Amino acid sequence: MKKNSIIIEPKKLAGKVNVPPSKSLSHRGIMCAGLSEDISVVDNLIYSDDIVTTIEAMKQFGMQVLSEEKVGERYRLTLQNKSISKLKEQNYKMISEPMTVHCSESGTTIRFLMPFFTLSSAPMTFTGKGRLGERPYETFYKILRSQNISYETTGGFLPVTINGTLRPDRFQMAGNVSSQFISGLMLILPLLGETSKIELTTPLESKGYVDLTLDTSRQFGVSVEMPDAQTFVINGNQYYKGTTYTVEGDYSQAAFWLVAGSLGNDVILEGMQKTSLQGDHAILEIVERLGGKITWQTEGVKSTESPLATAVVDASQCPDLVPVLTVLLSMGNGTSEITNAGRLRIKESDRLKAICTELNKMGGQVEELEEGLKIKGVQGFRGAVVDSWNDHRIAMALAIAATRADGPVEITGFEAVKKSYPMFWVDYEKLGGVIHGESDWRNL
Ligand SMILES: O=C(O)C1=C[C@@H](OP(=O)(O)O)[C@@H](O)[C@H](O)C1
Ligand SMILES: C=C(OP(=O)(O)O)C(=O)O
Repeated sequence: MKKNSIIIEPKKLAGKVNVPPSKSLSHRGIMCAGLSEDISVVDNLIYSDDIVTTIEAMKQFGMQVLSEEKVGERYRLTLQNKSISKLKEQNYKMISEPMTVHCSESGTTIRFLMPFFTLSSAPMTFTGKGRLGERPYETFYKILRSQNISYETTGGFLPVTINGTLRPDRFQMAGNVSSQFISGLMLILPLLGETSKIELTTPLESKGYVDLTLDTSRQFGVSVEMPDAQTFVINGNQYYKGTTYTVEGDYSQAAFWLVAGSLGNDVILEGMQKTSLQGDHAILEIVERLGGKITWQTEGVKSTESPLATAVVDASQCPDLVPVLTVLLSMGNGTSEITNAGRLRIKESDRLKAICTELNKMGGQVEELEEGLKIKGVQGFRGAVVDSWNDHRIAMALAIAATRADGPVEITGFEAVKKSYPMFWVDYEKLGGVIHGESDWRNL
């Protein structure tokens, strides 16, 4: 057994799990609070690597953490950014000293915050780890070039140093590369002195994430107009008002446990809202479309085992579901397909290649297509040694598949779950999962 691996024994799970707060909404709540000169409270946070990365970066941007309270396993932060009040008199230059912003492996942090930190009169350097250095930034660089803002990289994509000040503008950007650039601009532009427009040159994918950005900033008193589906009008001179923002449960994480339910595990999910703007809420509809059964009880939501049919699932609006959907569709009674999933290749791993390779080691019958996957149903999985590709969603998807394996599943790179769900293995054990190995999976 390798040092950085765990072994999962074949075993059905049963019990209740308190689903972590939405990572996407946590990022947004912290950022909006950190754009406000008022005091705000952001409640129901967990300290996953990505969220810690955003908190630290926002502190560099001037956000103060006035207090931190631990409520059970969750954190409540009281936040403020007094320097926002000086933005106008400083001619929209927040920062005057060179800085390096460490974005770790978080695409959301780097892509949202690049526009924030471009309100500066000094060079701003962005670094990252793992695959962050290979993920695309061209959508934002194009904007920098159009505003004559210089940027420089030493070879690869990161680190990059940006030198110049972002101005209100008519921004033309692709809607199908990453919605994160659109969201980042949408959050910062209301603080500038004039109206801006974002015009999408291609249809918007991951639209649910832009809706989350609009909804969160609206809760902080900021408005964005949408005259049509391709255009956002963002008035300047707006003001983020202080508020109390409680992060709702994460449908991207809930999806792992809901799929576990459809695979015959008896899991009740606590902490989920029945209606949600999260794009990955689509998991409920997908499970039902396959013939699965979802029930809302007073204790929480539950998905129960039933014979599963096949489906064609368009992933353009819910890319993060794909790894675990591949596990779900593998239990269908025929061939299913995931389409419009090309952007999966530019996440924490090439997720199409990663899930196809690893699930097939467990007896899956997954075929990699250029923009998606073809998945033949199988009766169950085999025990095997598999790898996370340093990708949290691959590690968690394989762990759910392990509940239907006929032998032990060894997962190397299991610690990748820290990025979004550090207590995933603890929850898995609480549900009766049997994990062993030399590594300390309980303290990530
Ligand atoms: O805005 C967000 O919170 C996110 C947007 C999505 O990225 P893309 O828009 O790049 O698909 C998603 O995959 C990511 O996990 C989180
Ligand atoms: C792609 C993800 O996150 P990010 O883009 O923020 O790194 C994810 O959580 O699956």
